[in-house]
Order: sequence, then structure tokens, then C-alpha cells
Amino acid sequence: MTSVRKLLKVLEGEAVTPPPIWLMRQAGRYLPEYRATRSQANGFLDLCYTPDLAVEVTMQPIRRFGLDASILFSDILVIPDALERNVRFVEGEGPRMDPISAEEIANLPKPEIARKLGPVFETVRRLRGDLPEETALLGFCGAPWTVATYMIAGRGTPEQAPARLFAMNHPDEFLKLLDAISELSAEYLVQQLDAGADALQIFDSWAGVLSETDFDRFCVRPMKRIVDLVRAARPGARIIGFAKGAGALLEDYRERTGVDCVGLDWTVPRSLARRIQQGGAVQGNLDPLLMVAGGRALDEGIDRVMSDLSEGPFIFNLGHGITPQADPENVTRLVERVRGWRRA
Ligand SMILES: Cc1c2[nH]c(c1CCC(=O)O)Cc1[nH]c(c(CCC(=O)O)c1C)Cc1[nH]c(c(CCC(=O)O)c1C)Cc1[nH]c(c(C)c1CCC(=O)O)C2
Repeated sequence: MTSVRKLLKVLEGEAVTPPPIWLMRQAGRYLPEYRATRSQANGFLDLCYTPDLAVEVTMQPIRRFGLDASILFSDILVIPDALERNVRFVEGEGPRMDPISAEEIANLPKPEIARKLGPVFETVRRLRGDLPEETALLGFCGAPWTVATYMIAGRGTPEQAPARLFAMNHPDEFLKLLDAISELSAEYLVQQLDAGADALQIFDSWAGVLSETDFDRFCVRPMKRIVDLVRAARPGARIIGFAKGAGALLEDYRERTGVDCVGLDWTVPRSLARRIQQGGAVQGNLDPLLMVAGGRALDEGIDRVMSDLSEGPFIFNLGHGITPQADPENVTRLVERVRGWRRA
């Protein structure tokens, strides 16, 4: 079945011209309308769990920029929240939760996913009704490794040293934690698909700090487990895998995990990006800082990415999330330039 949603065609391996475009973290603080809605919520998690507000902030970048895909507004840390880790977002500091111990991992609760995350599925249902027919709707979750780094340290940490050290000292418990997160995340993704998500993205934002052996054990295998579980339940589910910073280890990431599309951060060399694209769709990989810089630097960056990747199956995106300092005008400029781009 061919879809009117360009992003889905690319996920089936088709090269679409101009490529579909969306931005990681496209709903966020760089938009004044996001800040206005955010101030009506009782904290960040309340924004994620209140469908009226979550639908509104998801729609904001679609209305303003006419992007080809929308991403559900939520956070990767709703999974630890469902696991009763007392997740909170401290103003100006970032996420916090109770650090998990080896003993607690042995006795992790088995939460009924819809009990806590029911409002997220309601948001997805409403969004599919409100979005334009041609706009794809992406569901998402965090990859087990990235989620585990927060669960172990209780916060974001440089080079994820607490989680790596924990994995060295408690290897069995650590693998058990990854497994529990994988199973819960797969269930969460299946319910997002059932509520109306067209495709899924799994964010492994901290993949780049691992050795080759640990990348295999902590990123590739849990990722494959989620992909297998989701496809066993919903055959044909389309999945984008974003393992930030994994570099050359991305070479065979598609084959080993089964993802349909490989997300590329902005440090991935063009030669490697093209090799990965030989195997199927890729997404990325403009330096997000260019959305702050704008001007000629932005134009040159866009042209470079388009010239490298737009001939194959390709989704235009940034190499990581857009930052609060970005200028919304630069997003308008980006979308226009990508849609009007011709090879010189
Ligand atoms: C690591 C990670 C998190 N969350 C996410 C990741 C993976 C992607 C990445 O690496 O950026 C993913 C995420 N977070 C958010 C989305 C929503 C959808 C979208 O992309 O528009 C998505 C897909 C909203 C959010 N998640 C968060 C905000 C800002 C919170 C606010 O409004 O105060 C938003 C819009 C908070 C958050 N959430 C997280 C952190 C570290 C923070 C604090 C840092 C910050 O403030 O930017 C965890």
C-alpha cells in the first residue's frame, strides 16, 4: 500500500524528492507558543500526561512550519516513571529520579502500562484525528541503555560513568534492568501503534560512550529485542533507530537490530553515511547548532547534507534535538531551502 505520508514511503525504502523533513525535539522551548502552554501545566510531566496540552504542543511546530512528520509529545523518562522511580523535572536543572540499586532491580515492579501511561495513548489517538492527512505521526521511546543511565545515576551524568561502572560491578543485574526496560518499552510502543502512530523512533542518545563490546551488549541486543517484540505483536511496524555517537559501529546497525531507518548524528562522515544508506533509509544529520547560527552557515550546511544524501531513501532531520537557543525563523528557512533544493 502506498501512503500519502512521504515519511512512510521512505521507511519502505523509496527515495522521495524533496525528502520529508521533521526535527528531533521540534516541540520545545525555542517556540514562544510552547513556553506559553508549558506555563499552564503543573510541571513538565503534567504537560506529558494532560492530553489537551500535549496535543497542543505537538501541533504547534506542524502549524508553524508544515513539517512532514509530527512526534508525539512525551518524554523517554515516562518509562522509569511507570516503574515508580519518582521521576521529576527540576526547573533549570533537568530530570531527577531515585537512583536504582542492584537489590531493587531484583524486585522491579511489573506495571500495567496503560494505568500510568493511558493519557499518552489518548494524546496519540487525538493527534491522529487532528493532524493533516499527509503528516506522519511518530511514536517513540528511549532505548534501554539510555533510559538505564538515568535510572542508575538518578540524573544526567557526564559520559554516563555511574551506569558504566554499575554494569562493571553488577553485570547480571544490569542486563536484567535492560531486559525489563526492553519489555516494558515494547509494550508501550505497541500501544502507541494501536492508538494511531504511523511509525516509531527509538532514541539511544548516549550510545556514543560505549566500547565495541558494550555497544553490542547494551545497545544492539536490547534494541533488537524491542524490534523483535514489537514486530511479533504488530508485523510490519516501521522503526527508526537513533544511536547517537556510535560512529563506525553504525555500519551494520540496521542488519543487527532490524530497524528500517538509521538516524545519523552530525559527526557521521559522509562516506559512512552513504554506505549505511546502501542498506536502506537514513535520517539526519544537520548540526543542530546551525539552527542558532542561521545565515550562510545554515544554507551551506543544508546544501552539504542534501548533496550527500538526498538521492537515496532519506528523511531530513537534525543530528540531535533542536536547542532552546534556536531561532524559529531558521526553521522556516530550513524547510523552504530543503523543499526548493536542486543539485547545482
Ligand atoms: C535524553 C532524552 C530525554 N528526553 C528525550 C531524550 C532523547 C532525545 C535527546 O537526546 O534529546 C526525548 C524527548 N523529549 C521530549 C520529546 C518530545 C517530542 C519532540 O521531539 O518534540 C522527546 C522525543 C520533550 C522534552 N523533554 C524535556 C523538555 C524540556 C522541558 C521543559 O519544557 O522544561 C522537552 C520539550 C526535558 C528533558 N527530557 C530529558 C532531558 C535530559 C531533559 C532536560 C533537558 C532539557 O531541558 O532539554 C530526557
